Amino acid sequence: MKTAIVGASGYSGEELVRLLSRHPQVELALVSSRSLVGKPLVSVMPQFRGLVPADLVFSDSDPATLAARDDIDVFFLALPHGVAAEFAVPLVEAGRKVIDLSADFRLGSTALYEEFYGQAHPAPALLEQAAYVIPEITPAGWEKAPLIASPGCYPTSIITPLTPLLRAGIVSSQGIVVNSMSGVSGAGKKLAEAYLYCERNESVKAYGLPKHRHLSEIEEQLGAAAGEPVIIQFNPHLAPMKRGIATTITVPAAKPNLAALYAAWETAFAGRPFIGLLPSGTCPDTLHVTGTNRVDMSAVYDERTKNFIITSAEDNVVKGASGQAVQIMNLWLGFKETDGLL
Ligand SMILES: NC(=O)C1=CN([C@@H]2O[C@H](COP(=O)(O)OP(=O)(O)OC[C@H]3O[C@@H](n4cnc5c(N)ncnc54)[C@H](OP(=O)(O)O)[C@@H]3O)[C@@H](O)[C@H]2O)C=CC1
Ligand SMILES: CC(=O)N[C@@H](CCC(=O)OP(=O)(O)O)C(=O)O
Repeated sequence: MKTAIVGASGYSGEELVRLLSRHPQVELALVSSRSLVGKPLVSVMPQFRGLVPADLVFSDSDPATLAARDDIDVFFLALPHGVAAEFAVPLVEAGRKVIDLSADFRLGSTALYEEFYGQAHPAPALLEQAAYVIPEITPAGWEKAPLIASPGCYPTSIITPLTPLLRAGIVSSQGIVVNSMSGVSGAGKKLAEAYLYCERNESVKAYGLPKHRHLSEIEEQLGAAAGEPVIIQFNPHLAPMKRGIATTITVPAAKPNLAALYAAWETAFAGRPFIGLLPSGTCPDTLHVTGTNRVDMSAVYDERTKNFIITSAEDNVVKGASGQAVQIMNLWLGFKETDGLL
């Protein structure tokens, strides 16, 4: 089974190289990048010497040329939103399986995309055929879709713990407040003053208030879980670390019973290899999930405020992006869920 990474020079593309080069079932057959075209992968990313063929060279990113590669079964798109759709359309038309890491196919309507991403949806017909998949949450049936939208980094850390609790009626669907802190790699590999070492080291700040674009995806998914519209307060922060997301969710209890909350998680996540349920009072730590495909979570109940406080941690580039995309591929193609991820 051959795979390709489109946009392999970026942070999530490079992480896909790491995961796919060690994967027991697939071969990494193509990596593309406009800026690195013609260069051997190992000359730019020497950490992969011996793991990928020495003659694997970055190819140009031309959608039509890539779509003509009928020897490749699965294409991972690690491209900016808007651009990803330009590749997805010809690839799906050519019958390739596509896993898109961008936001282009995550939302249920073009209107929502336009509202949050500030541009008309680039491929409305394909949006209708796409499936949004968090493997631990999404009901079976998604496997029939020709294109899978891999979720956003913040949304994974929020939707994963909350969905089973909303479905079980343990937490209220109203009055949810979420604070998240992200490592700087979440912003992608861009040259911008805001992301320079001297600007970010030893400093934390909120940004994107009050309407970060991930709200679209989070509220849509939580609304489906709750069976009614959900509006949350989402406060993202940039933290001085390369990777990791730490999320704290404050949510009014519908059933103020911590044991029932943990029971709902245990039922929903039984047998799932990438969920870490920590005991109440032990808050997840980004350092403990760095490089893993896990999302760790725990909860406490506050008698004073009648809120549950749920905390989660993940690696934004792994469970929040490339690891989750490989997990999706594994399930889609009938491999072991953990292949290449442990
Ligand atoms: N970083 C993260 O934590 C997460 C990222 N995502 C999403 O994944 C996608 C990739 O993110 P990330 O890896 O961080 O981004 P980067 O900015 O690090 O990388 C973007 C990649 O896209 C390529 N690219 C950029 N513009 C174009 C274009 N016009 N045509 C073709 N290729 C292009 C770049 O390569 P080159 O310029 O060499 O062609 C590069 O390989 C984004 O949609 C992002 O939102 C999702 C979850 C988490
Ligand atoms: C730290 C940081 O900047 N994080 C990014 C994460 C969003 C992202 O990757 O966005 P899409 O996947 O929705 O395109 C941000 O806040 O925009």
